[in-house]
Amino acid sequence: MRSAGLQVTIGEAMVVLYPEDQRALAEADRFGSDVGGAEFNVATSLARLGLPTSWVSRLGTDGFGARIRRVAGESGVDTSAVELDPSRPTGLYVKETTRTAGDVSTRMHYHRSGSAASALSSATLASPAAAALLTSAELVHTSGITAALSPTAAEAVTGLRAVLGPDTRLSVDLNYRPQLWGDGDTSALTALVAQADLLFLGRDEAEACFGHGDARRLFDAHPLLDTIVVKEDAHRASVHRRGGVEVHVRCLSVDVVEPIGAGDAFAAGFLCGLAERRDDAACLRLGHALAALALTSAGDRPLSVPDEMDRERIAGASDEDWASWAVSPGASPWRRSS
Ligand SMILES: Nc1ncnc2c1ncn2[C@@H]1O[C@H](COP(=O)(O)OP(=O)(O)O)[C@@H](O)[C@H]1O
Ligand SMILES: O=C(O)C(=O)C[C@H](O)[C@H](O)COP(=O)(O)O
Repeated sequence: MRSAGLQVTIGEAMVVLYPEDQRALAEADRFGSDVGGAEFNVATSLARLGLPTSWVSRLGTDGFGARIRRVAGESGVDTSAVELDPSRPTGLYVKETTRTAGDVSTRMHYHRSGSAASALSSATLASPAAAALLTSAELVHTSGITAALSPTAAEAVTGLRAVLGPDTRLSVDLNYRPQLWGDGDTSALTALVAQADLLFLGRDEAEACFGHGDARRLFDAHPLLDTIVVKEDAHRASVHRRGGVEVHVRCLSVDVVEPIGAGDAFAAGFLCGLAERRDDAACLRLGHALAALALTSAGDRPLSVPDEMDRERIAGASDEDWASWAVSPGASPWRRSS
């Protein structure tokens, strides 16, 4: 396998709290805790998959910020371009999961306004450490969440293309969070998408954000885009290439514990496949496999990631094997003991 180039992600990380036993917040006395944030989740998964990965962001000098830096380091993520801000706190969010017959859904409660990461700006991206990464990266990944953090963060990511190297690809996960777009003006999100080479979106969020999730219309409206990855629903995802080639791969059968983080894990699996120069179907399979590992964890990130041998099995799975694979907590069907 050809060695992968540098992957860089840009965005906020927060500490996450979630009630033990998935109780409603009003009933919860005990909480589990993790670290999350869309682009941080992607960075830690990419690094654990063995790709050289850096994360660009801002953290408070509080204990939460120290914890996030520790988790980044343990995962193998380079934080040399993370700014520390003694005057602002590190963000926090709380997850509230509801189970009804056959369905699991989670509400997010954010405590992040005024956070250190919300002060992310063009100056953050222009610091010598960040500029060196952004000009040499093979791929830079960010999401609509970063564009929604504040006016300065929006300005930074809507000018992103100008600070990347000439061969650096820009990957954007739409991650449309209506909660974060108070006045409903999503022009910064549109400006970010307009710079992307590669766009990840969920069919439902694209319909809410653009009024449709039609790849051909998105290619027409965004001339730089060459690839759109559509998470259709809980059953299927597809890759659309400009020019009309489409590849579809069904999701794995998964015993879902908690859904938050599945999209980020999916993006990491897909990007790992791209970095390893795999074909579109293999990239989608890797995305589904990482998503399955996030879905079977109560935290936002997969508890484990497939090693290179497992990735070969996932990428090369026969349709019959793929259709028969089921993932539940602690059980990864592609891992053989022999
Ligand atoms: N019920 C499910 N069963 C199996 N895989 C799922 C399920 N729900 C989500 N996934 C996986 O997670 C990926 C992301 O799902 P999605 O709900 O779109 O996430 P997000 O809203 O976090 O972006 C899907 O493309 C798929 O790989
Ligand atoms: O919402 C935010 O701002 C966050 O960054 C918190 C979460 O870590 C991501 O939202 C997870 O995203 P999904 O993988 O799409 O479920």
